[in-house]
Amino acid sequence: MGLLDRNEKLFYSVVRKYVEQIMPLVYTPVVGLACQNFGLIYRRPRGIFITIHDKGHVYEVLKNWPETDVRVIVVTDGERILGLGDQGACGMGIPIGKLSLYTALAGIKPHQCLPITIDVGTNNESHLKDPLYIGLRQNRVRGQEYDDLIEEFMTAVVQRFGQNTLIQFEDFGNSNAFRLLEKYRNGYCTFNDDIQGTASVAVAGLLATLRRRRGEPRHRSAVRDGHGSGGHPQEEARKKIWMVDSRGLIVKDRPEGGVSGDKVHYAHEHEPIKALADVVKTVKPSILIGAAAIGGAFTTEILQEMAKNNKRPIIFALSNPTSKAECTAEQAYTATNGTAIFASGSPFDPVTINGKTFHPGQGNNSYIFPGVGLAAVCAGIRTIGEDHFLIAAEALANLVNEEDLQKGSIYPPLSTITECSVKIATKIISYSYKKGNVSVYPEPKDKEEFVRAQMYNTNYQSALPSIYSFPKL
Ligand SMILES: O=C([O-])CC(=O)C(=O)O
Ligand SMILES: [Mg+2]
Repeated sequence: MGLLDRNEKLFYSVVRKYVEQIMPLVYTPVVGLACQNFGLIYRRPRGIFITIHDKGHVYEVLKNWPETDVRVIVVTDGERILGLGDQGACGMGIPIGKLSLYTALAGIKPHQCLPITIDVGTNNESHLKDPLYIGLRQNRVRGQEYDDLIEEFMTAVVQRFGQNTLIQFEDFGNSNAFRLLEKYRNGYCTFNDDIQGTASVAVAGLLATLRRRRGEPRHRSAVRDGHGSGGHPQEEARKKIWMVDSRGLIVKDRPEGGVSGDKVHYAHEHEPIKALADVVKTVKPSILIGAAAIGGAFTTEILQEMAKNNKRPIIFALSNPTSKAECTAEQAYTATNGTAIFASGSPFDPVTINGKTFHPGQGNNSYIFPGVGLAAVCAGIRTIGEDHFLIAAEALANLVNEEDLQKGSIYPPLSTITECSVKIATKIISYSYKKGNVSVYPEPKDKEEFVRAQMYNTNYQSALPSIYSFPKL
């Protein structure tokens, strides 16, 4: 961050050039640690903090931001920072990290990015007691007062920066995240990265996996083919998905606590089962996806059971940071004797068993949101829907080549992630022009060239004296 303060362009140039080495620092897992210690390591302000006491003045607060051409906002209220829970105002590390990736991985210009934290208090006792805590020392405000603040924020953003400003919701608590997405998705250019971005990267991984398991041609899209074609009506598809939450398997008439929200669509006629290991034994799934931030939830017993029931068990340990991963890459490959197709939200090093080296893919929404945002900014997309995330997933899956699959990875290499963003953005833009859901006209002929022309250029190496030449890390 010191380098970013001193020389912005060099910072982004370094991140882009050394994505694999630097991404774990500005992003998961180190960003999680940075949030937990944010008060201690805080040097210079970055982004805007809006507190519950700013109610009635949110527009004025936004007016204080010196840049007028803001195109992407990442906003958090700090309630669910990665899998680390409530970090209050210290959650600011996340919008800062996400927006660094927007610039490094999708070429959104730094001055067009604005990190925002909405501080309504925290229920994290250790932060509240910490003399270095940077946020409001009070418990979280909820209910009408909270909703009013968010509503005022959304309106103020549009008033200040325009209707096309992308507002990305990040790391809100579950109940607010789903509610706010429903409330704003059709009226604003907005999406929830944890719900939609993460789903998209998981779908991309599954599409690539299908190719690997069945040797199908590259362009086949299982999810899309099922859509509306009558092959797999939604009900049939839902029956194949079994979900487990903190109270166990999601079943109809569950005695303990029932089933809330969207989970009802996945409630099966089945007797309740409490433990995940028993669910895996009974249901015998071919794919196991973890996204509940319970580190180590995929035990050796569970992984072995997956291997017993499947030639190629698919294991996604998506929770972040590394300490919250459901299992490590090594555990997944070891317990399944190298048969697992494994991906994780946070990075893991390659693993060698019996002389064979496996390269786990990073199933993280960072493969998706930069490209989606780039499309939104370039074409002035009005609203962002599930269709955009499905297109992003398909585009990403199609970028996985045979070599990646052979190495055990179901995502393209991190070193190509900027190219992935360009391809995803191009696909989304083409689709959006067809739907007329854009505000930039005339329609560009060559969409990819149109995207590339708008991207921030970090390549000033030729103008640099040789002391700036990049060493091999
Ligand atoms: O930040 C990440 O690495 C992915 C993400 O959105 C989360 O875990 O909340
Ligand atoms: Mg997140």
